[in-house]
Amino acid sequence: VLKLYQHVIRIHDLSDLPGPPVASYIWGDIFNLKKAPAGTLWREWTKKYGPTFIIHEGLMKPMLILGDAKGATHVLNNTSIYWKPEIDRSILSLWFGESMLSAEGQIHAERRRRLNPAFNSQSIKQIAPILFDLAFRLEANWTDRLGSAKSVVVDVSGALQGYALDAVSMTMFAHCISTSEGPNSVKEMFKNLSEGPPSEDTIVNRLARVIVSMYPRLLAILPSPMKTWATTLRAELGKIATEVWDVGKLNEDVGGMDARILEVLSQQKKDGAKISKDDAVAEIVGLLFVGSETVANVIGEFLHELAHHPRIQQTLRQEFVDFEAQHGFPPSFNDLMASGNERLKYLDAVMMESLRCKMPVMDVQRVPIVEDIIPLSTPIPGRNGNFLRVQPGQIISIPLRDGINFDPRIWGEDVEEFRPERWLEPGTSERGPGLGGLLTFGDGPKTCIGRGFALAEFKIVVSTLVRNFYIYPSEDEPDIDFYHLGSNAVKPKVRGKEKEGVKLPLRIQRV
Ligand code: HEM
Repeated sequence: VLKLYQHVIRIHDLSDLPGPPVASYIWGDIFNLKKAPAGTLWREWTKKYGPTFIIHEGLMKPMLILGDAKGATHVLNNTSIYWKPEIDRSILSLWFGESMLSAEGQIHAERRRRLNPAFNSQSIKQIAPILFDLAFRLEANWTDRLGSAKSVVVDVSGALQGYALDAVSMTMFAHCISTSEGPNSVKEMFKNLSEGPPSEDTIVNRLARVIVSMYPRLLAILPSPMKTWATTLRAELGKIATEVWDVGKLNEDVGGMDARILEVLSQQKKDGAKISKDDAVAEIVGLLFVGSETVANVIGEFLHELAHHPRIQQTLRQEFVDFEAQHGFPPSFNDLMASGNERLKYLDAVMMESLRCKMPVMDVQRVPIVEDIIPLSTPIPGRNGNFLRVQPGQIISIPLRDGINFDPRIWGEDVEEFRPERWLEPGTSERGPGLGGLLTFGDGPKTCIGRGFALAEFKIVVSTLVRNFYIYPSEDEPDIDFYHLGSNAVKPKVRGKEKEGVKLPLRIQRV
């Protein structure tokens, strides 16, 4: 009864906000939104209703879409008022165990403080040789695939997913995941979790989702393939962590790999902090998950964009050629990462434009735990004042991919165009909150801890691949759509072959 009462109050409170007519009184708009490729429905709604509007979850539960930059910054920075929704926290702790990803308040701050040293700039510099080795391995693999052929089609998405998983596992806990094989292997469990179960859109599945979103605690009781995969994954990673953690292999030579997470946690344990192996495993699984999906997808989509924009591809390649002609060697880690680097400024520009347009996370969600007033930069039509009052429990979605990063008020009328040159024009960095005016890495105390790591991976992989390969669309499968899948990441599927799952075929040819 209490839930129903809160439900009605929230509908009443926000009922005058603009928004699309609800698609179904039972299922709301969420199921349609999930089915629509990125760049379609969400952007259409923003164009029609402005940055702040209402859509509905199942049983008419209102969801506030907050694409207003000032409002989003307020929500993301006030972590004592705004928490992740209970359903998200339940899923995260069920999948990974109690980690930084599912924690709030003091516990979150404490867990984050523990992990910070593994992601500072010295750590990233220390692990950079491993990232280069992995990029060279990818290059060698593509060269093998080419054999004596002039060009060949490769699934870029699968290759990058493998790269990104190894990048986190080999640098953070000294283990190479891509060599694990078999139906219960770590690699397989990750693939299952990130793509989700085959999407059967049945009434039973929809009903289960609506009920679970109202009563997240049911998740612990109800059977689900995601839960089984996550349990297997935790058990497998537990075995690996035991080897390095309990058996004390941290200081041994681990085949050119590093164990930054295990090192920083075990050091803190020695200094008296209460950290168990299970804590370490939970942090590792969570990091592997959020740290690999995101990077693999943003680089994959960027290569897809290069395939369709030969001019951008050639300009970027020429920058590397000029660099090498001037220095006699390709860019090192320091060259790639130097800020304001005049000699590699187009690389910086394509990276920022990819982070703007190819954002792999659709949205971040929060719920106020007490009543609050959100300040807005753009007033809502028909309402007085530049603010919005929200009740405790109101789901707020901050749309990143198709929201703030695509707002013409911030980015100008050519916002839909992939145009790296906009980053070479003056004033870009003053456009809004976050890195370069983007909310791609979030904002506030929960902003992405792996941002530096992700930027290093992007530059290392892109410089290695673009220097060595021409990239073209695949003539047989030219149309790729990007969908918001089970794990909240945006992933590619071939148009007309969606049932074949995540795939990004591109043609490569040796330079
Ligand atoms: C292009 C790549 C990436 C993007 C776009 C991205 C995006 C984000 C965003 C938007 C958030 C904030 C979520 C929220 O506020 O609810 C976040 C948090 C996080 N990211 Fe990333 N991320 C990327 C790469 C990485 C990498 C490489 C790692 C680690 C190896 C990582 C680890 C994390 C962690 C642990 C959090 C949670 C931080 C916290 O709760 O304090 N991410 N990321």
